[in-house]
Amino acid sequence: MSIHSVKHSEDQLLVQDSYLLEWKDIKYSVIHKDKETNILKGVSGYANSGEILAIMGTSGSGKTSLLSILSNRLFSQSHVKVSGTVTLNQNEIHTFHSNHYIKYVLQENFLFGTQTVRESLTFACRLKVPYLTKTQVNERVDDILDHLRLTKVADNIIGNSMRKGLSGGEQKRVSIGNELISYPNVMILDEPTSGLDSFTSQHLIEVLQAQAHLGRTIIFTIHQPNSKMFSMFDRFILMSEGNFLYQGKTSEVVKYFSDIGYKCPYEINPPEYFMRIFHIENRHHMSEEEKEILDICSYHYKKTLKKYMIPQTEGLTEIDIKKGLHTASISTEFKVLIQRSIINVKRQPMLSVIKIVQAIVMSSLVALIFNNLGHDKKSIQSITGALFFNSINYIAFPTQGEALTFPLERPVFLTEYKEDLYGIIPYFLTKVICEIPFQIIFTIIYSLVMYFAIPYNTYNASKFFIFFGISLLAQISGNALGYLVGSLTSSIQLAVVIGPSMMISLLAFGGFFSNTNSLSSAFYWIRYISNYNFTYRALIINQFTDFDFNNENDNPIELLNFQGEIWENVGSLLLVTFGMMLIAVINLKISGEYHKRR
Ligand SMILES: Nc1ncnc2c1ncn2[C@@H]1O[C@H](COP(=O)(O)OP(=O)(O)OP(=O)(O)O)[C@@H](O)[C@H]1O
Repeated sequence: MSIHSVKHSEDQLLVQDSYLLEWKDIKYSVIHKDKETNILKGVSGYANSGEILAIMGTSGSGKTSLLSILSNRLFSQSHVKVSGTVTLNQNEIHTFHSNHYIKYVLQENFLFGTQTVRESLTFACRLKVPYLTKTQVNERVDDILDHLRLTKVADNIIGNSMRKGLSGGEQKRVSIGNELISYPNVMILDEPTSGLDSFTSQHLIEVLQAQAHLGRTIIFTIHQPNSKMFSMFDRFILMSEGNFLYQGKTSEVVKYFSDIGYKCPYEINPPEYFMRIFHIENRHHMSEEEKEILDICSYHYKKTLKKYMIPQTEGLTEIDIKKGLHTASISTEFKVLIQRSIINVKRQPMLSVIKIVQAIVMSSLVALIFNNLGHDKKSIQSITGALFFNSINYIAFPTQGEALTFPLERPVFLTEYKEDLYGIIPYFLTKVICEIPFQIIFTIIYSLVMYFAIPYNTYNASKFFIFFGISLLAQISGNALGYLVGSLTSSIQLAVVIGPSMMISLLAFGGFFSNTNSLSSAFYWIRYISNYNFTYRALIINQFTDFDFNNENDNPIELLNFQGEIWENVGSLLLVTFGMMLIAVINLKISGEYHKRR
């Protein structure tokens, strides 16, 4: 299809330049226990501007692997070997910022479920095309909404497992829109129609065809297109067992296979026919007939088809290999991420209500269990218990909350990080900062309901404010522990195991259950990393200095062996909190970088 046939020639999404994505002799193998399995066996091909190239093949034939290599997302590592060359307009894609030109849309939609379609596109636009003004961003978002036929649902919530939102087809178009927003020249999509019904799939292919007609190169994998969809592909590749069996015009594929002895019956949809004859259940146990079919087709592909695969290399646009990525400034990243977090909180009011109710219930419970305590021995014992109970409340709830929610957010983070949308530090700090208002509200409720009911030390006002400060810091440390657990685990199931195990270990050395001097020396070091320990110590010292004991021998500071000053324990709590956050950031960085190379 010629670019000149585009309806709106003034269209901003129109690609004026000519791009050729070409790959030569791509081999990909996986090494497992010293055994090397060849996934791609030296495939070559190309995709032109203004065309749809559809790749079809049996399951496990290597389609996704090929797309990952074409989009510069799969490299040689210790357990995988990749060789061959991929070029865009004759420049190797490793040698310049190719993701400036080539965008990849994953099979799954990793979208932030509480955003609307418009907000999601605006978020992507502000980070991917940071030089645009606010008006230009809005115009571009409207443009994409229009092109992807999403205008009607522009202000609808995307939705997630907790809240129903867009349909599968609409979500897929939002994922495409998030990539299209930077007006790439090449778009590679892994099974964009997966999970969609035939009508929705066709609608999606029409949307992609419109992009191809604007001059974009569109490459995707697909399983079983219907005949209407099949006729919309300009070029077609058929794969089996890591080899190509056909590459060429879609309009010629039926004749080609007919000529070599595989005539597609009139009443059968060609893609269905190809999948039937090339369907191999088990690569290691092919029947003689299956082997023969593959051998014949491979022979004809290499001898006849392959030699006609000569891409047109004249008139290609020169790639500016010095051109860097348009990355947003750190301040823009912060701004955009904080705005998204605020929207996220606003759209889930029940979560905020639950947190506040939790604070009221837990503080009332403590106030009811331990109230009107005096200064005698029994009361002092109860106060030490109440303070430990406070430490647990302050730390355990945020830990559990973050450890369970972070794995849910993790896939979106990994996908956005892979796209270089933002750095780890703005992402992480945004999470920490956006939790602080809740922690302040929680601490105010908790302290006001409970402090004077017990009552804790009322020697002077500073006691209350020190208690407040320690409580707030303890909650931040609880969150830090939650981030640490969440950064270590990729699933809620794992978080449920790791989180409590870590919490219990730190709690055991919290200083309440046993005098720390009497604990087993092999695990003694745990008290130096226990946020419970430093919180409890600081709270006890604050409570029982300047306390009017009936009997000086009842002083828990002596009994629990809690020497030192408050500030020393608060300082240690700060250090431990910072250390946990640092480990979480390092874990995230490692996971993010690993994910980038997959
Ligand atoms: N990093 C890897 N480690 C182990 N095996 C791998 C790796 N990458 C790919 N494979 C294997 O290579 C084969 C091809 O995988 P790929 O995902 O490319 O196939 P596909 O054609 O996209 O399959 P499907 O249509 O089922 O998604 C599969 O058997 C897969 O298990």
